[in-house]
Amino acid sequence: MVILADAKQNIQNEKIKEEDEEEEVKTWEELGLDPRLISALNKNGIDKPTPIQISGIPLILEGKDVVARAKTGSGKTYAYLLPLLQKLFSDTGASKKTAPSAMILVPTRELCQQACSYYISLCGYEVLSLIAACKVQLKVVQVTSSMVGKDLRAALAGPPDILVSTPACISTCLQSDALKTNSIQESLQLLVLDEADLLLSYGYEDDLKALTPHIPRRCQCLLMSATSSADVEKLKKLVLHSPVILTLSEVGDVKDEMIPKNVQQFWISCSTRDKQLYMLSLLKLELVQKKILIFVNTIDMGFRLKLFLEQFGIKTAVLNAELPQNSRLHILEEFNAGLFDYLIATDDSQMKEKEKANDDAQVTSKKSKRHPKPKLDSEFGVVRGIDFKNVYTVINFEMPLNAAGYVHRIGRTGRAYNTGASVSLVSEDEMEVFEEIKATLGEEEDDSKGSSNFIAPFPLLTKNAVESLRYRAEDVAKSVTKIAVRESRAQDLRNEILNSEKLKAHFESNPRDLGTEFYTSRRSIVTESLNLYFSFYLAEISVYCIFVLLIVGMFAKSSDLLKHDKELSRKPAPAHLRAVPEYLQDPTTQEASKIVKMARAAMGKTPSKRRPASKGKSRKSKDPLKAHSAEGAKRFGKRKGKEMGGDKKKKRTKADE
Ligand SMILES: Nc1ncnc2c1ncn2[C@@H]1O[C@H](COP(=O)(O)OP(=O)(O)OP(=O)(O)O)[C@@H](O)[C@H]1O
Repeated sequence: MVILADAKQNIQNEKIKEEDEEEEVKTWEELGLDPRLISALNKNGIDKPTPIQISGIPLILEGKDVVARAKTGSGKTYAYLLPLLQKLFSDTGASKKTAPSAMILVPTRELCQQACSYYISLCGYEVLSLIAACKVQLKVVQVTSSMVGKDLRAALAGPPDILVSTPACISTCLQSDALKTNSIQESLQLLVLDEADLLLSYGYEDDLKALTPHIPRRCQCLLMSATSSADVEKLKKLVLHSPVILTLSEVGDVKDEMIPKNVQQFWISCSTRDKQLYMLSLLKLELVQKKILIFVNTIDMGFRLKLFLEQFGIKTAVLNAELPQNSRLHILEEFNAGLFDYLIATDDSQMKEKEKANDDAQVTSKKSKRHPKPKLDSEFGVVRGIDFKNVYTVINFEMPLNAAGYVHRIGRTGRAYNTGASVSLVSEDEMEVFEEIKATLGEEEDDSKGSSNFIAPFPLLTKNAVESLRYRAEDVAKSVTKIAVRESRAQDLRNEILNSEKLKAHFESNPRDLGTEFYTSRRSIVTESLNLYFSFYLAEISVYCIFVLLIVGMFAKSSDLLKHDKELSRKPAPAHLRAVPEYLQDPTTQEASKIVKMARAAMGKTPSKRRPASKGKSRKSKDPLKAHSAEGAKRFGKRKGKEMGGDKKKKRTKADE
């Protein structure tokens, strides 16, 4: 049993991993990974481990408690999931379990879904040979707080081998006895706290404190995080025993680089009023590459921006906490699949504070009692940890509240071997937080050091180009009234609820509640309709494949119903606003735009996993943001485009305390 006092004692004894020399071990084999897992990884096109995987996997396989801190997109999920699976493969299953062998706790439902899909994508390939070779039958279940008692009990019956959930849901399961405390003590071998820097800020402290007394002393605990914070320290003391601390940084850095090297950061200074104008200029003049993820701080701002852009023929979807969960996951899936290019996301961490203030105000307002606001999902979260696929550009239309928020937002691009860019629109009011962000990143003005922490002024947009669009932008902005925003938000919600209903209709023969996360992706819908709860057994796989084909067919027909970037404006977009006429175009920006298009076309040939350039040269020459400056004054980014896990990259791990 782990109690707080023990944890405090242990923390003094914790071991620290120091690896200043270049890491020798580079292949999956050398990390001691099971050949069947290696083969599954290779089939997924993942042939080399990343630095955090190189350092973390052997330690986890040895049975050590590990605290791992590494940049966003650095591959932390596989760093814990692969050794976890390997341990469960070799678990002979001689003893009869009464609770899950492993628990993965994450802050949001979206991350529950993601952790399960990582498992599926990994095991989907290899499950047949795994079963054939070693009779592995791993059952993975995700449960969240929205599930009612009987569903929770059904999901936990068995019991599953791996349980993916939020701390709040585990707490509910403990209270309702769906999870028995003595069973946890008997069965739990591995506990993972993923996105640990967020767990406490999402208000899960009490839930975790309710769980820790029941974690057996022998249970191996892993804590994964992108940033270090007081919250991570607190969790470490609460849950881990003598952990090894891994902090990944790169050789030669004066300070840890928090932003991946393959992401270029830019900023534009503009007034709050001009933000829509600048946004229009970036998108309409095609100065940023798709796919594009745009962050705003409130749902209303998301819809305001959507309506504004719509008038210029730019279609977007708005991902936010008030949408039904089915829709949210479907939006993520469609965006990841490349079905639309522009996604506006409300940053949940900013939302929580603002909406809470609004909700408090509602209590006293009679008017708002008559029109209560839709309930926001407290387990919603897309900014942190979600693996958006192939997002090239992240735009901060509104700045986050702090530097940690910035790091997580920018981390949605430049994931794995991809390159990316970010553009922050910074108003006078946001200068303070912008300065704080720069200070936290340890921005290095000296370009020659190639620091990825440097945020450069955006080089491709001239004043003339912006001013030429001002009249049109201001005219349209005026037409997007508060009422229009409110109506479009309500309309979108109605559409999405209807979508959810239509999804339900497809599966009405299914006895289970379609509101749960099992129905939220094509793959999971199929899984649930077979009542598998992510169990993979030989006989079921073939049926699974047939169902996938059927469901894909059904979705193809209903694809229009399920479109998330539908126009919401009452007035259709006027034809004359769709294109920028020749006389409004600024030649310098036009030139920049051409280069961006050329670069995109070149990159389009290698859409998903771009391998690191062997010498870094060719990518740089293709990169318009490095090669071109609209103002002609400065060249940015002498970085060599080193990429995560690239051959040339040196790394070290060091103590973080
Ligand atoms: N060894 C590898 N080679 C290539 N791609 C990888 C490798 N490991 C992971 N990836 C891919 O990198 C992407 C990012 O991985 P992951 O989501 O684990 O990052 P993360 O460190 O958890 O990021 P965050 O802190 O934002 O949650 C995923 O698409 C994953 O499939």
